[in-house]
Amino acid sequence: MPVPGSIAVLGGGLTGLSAAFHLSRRFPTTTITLINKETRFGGWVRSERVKADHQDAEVLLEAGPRTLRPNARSVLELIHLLDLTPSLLTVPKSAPAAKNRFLYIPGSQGIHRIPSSPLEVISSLLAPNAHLGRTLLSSLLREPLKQRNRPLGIDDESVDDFFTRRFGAEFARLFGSALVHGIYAADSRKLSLRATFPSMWDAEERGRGSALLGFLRAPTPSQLTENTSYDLGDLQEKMRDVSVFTFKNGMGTLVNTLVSYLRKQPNVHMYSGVRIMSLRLNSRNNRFEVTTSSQETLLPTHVVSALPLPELRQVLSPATPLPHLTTNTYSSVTVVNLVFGLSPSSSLPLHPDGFGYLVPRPRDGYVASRGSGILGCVFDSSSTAAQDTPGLVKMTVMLGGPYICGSVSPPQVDVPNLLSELAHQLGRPLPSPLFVKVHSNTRCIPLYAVGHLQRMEELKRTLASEPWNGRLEVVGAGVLGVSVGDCVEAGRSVGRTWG
Ligand SMILES: C=Cc1c2[nH]c(c1C)Cc1[nH]c(c(CCC(=O)O)c1C)Cc1[nH]c(c(C)c1CCC(=O)O)Cc1[nH]c(c(C)c1C=C)C2
Repeated sequence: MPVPGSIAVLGGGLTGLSAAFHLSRRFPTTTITLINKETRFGGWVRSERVKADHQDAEVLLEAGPRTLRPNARSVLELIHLLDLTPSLLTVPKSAPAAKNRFLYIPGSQGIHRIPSSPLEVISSLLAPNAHLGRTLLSSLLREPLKQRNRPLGIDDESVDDFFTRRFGAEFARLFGSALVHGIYAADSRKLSLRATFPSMWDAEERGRGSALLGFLRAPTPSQLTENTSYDLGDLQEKMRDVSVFTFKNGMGTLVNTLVSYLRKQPNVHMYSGVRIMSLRLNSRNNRFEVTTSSQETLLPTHVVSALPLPELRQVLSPATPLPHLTTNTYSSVTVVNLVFGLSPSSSLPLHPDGFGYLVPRPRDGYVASRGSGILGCVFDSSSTAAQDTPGLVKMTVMLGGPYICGSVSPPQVDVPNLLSELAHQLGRPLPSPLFVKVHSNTRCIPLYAVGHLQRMEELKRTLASEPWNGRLEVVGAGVLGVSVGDCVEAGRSVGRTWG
C-alpha cells in the first residue's frame, strides 16, 4: 500500500492520542488531523489538583483510571519517548497497597482480607468470616480434580459460567463477580470470558480441563505470541519491583505531555470541541469525506476511528454495512473522591493499609433500591499519598454499574447516606470529610457480550475487504481491551499495513 496521503484520527482519548503520536512518527510527511469532540483531550482520564481545606492542603484527585501496571509496555514506551520518567510515582510490590486486598460481604459488617498465599488461605479459616476462607479453600482444592466440563462446541461463555463450572457457584459470586466489578463495573453473568480474561480460557485448555493446572503449566513458546519490540530505555529494569505506578501530578501528566508533543509536530493538526457529523467513503475518488460540527469537510485517504463503536455507527450512513458496532452495552460508574483530615485524637485509622475493597454481587442480585450500589472503594492514600499534602486520607468510592443497568446516566449521590454505608462496610466510624467530589462517568466502560471476539474478527475482515481495503481502522476500548495499556497499545498498532 502507498504511504497515506492524509490521515484523520477520530477521537482524542488515549487511543486517538497514541494513534496520532505513532502515526506522526511513522509517516512524518503525511498530514494527520486529530478530532476530539470535547475541548479537553484524554477521554476518561481526568486528574485535578484541588485545595482540600481552607489552609494550604492540596490533594490530587482522579475521576477515571488512577494507576498503571508495568506490564503495559506500550505505556512504558510512551513514558520513555516523552521523557516522563522523572515524573513517575511507583508503588513497590512489597507495599501493603500491592499485597492487601479486601472484600466486603453484603449483609456483614467490616471488610475481610483476601488471602494471597496457601498459608493465608488456611489461617483465614480461623478469621471472623471463615465462609470466605472455606469457599476459597474447597474451590481451589476441588478444581484440579474436577472432570473436564467445558460444554462441547462452545467457543465462548460468560465469566460467571466459567467460574461456576470450574470453582462452584459461591466462588463465582464472591470472587468472580467482585473481580469483574473492580475492572468492568459490570455483571459477570453478562461478560464474555474470552474477551475479558482470555488467559483463563487458555489455561483451561493447557490444563486439559483444569484452569489451575493450566496456570501452573507455563505456556510453550509457540503459545506465546509476544514478539513486538518496544523502545523502553532502562524503564523495564526500573519497573522490576514495581506493582503499579502513576505520576506525581496524576494520570493527566501522560495526556498533557502527549498533547503538547503533538501540538509541536508540523504534520499534526489538533481540533478540539469539534464533533464528527458524518463519515463516508467516496467511491469515485477513493477518499473519505469527514464532515465536522465546525462546517469543515476533510478528505483523508485513511481514517482511524477511536470513537466508541455506537458513536461510529451514528456518523456512518445507515446503509453502510459495518457489522457489530451496536451489540455491546456500556457501564456507567459514579466515582466519589473523599478527602479526610487525620484526627490526632483518634488512634483507629480510617481504613487498613491496602489497595481497597470490592463488594461482590449480593445473593439476591442487583436490587437498585437497596443502598447506594457501592461496587468498591480504593484506599488511594495507601498507594499515592506522595501526590498530596501529608496528613490527609484520600479514598475513592465507585458505585453504579450493574445497579443502574439500563438507565442513561448514573443517579444523584446522597453523600450523607453514602458515608454511613461506607462506615458500615469499613466497620468503623468516619469523620466528616474535608472535601467531596462526585463524577458521573456515563457509559465509560464497554461491556463485551459473549461472542465479542468472533464479532470483532468479522468486523476486521469486513474492513480489510472492498470498499474499505484496510484504509479505515476501528480501534479503542470498544474493540479489544479497556485498560489504559490496551488503549495505548491499540493506538500504537494502527496503520501497520499502510505505506
Ligand atoms: C471509573 C471506574 C473504573 C472501574 N474500572 C476501571 C475504571 C476506570 C477500569 C479498570 N480498572 C482496573 C482495570 C484493569 C487494569 C489493568 O489490567 O491494567 C481497568 C481496565 C483495575 C482497577 N480497579 C480499581 C483500580 C484503582 C484499578 C487500577 C486501575 C485504575 O486505576 O483504574 C478499582 C475499581 N475500579 C472500578 C471499581 C468499581 C473499583 C472498585 C474498587 C471500576
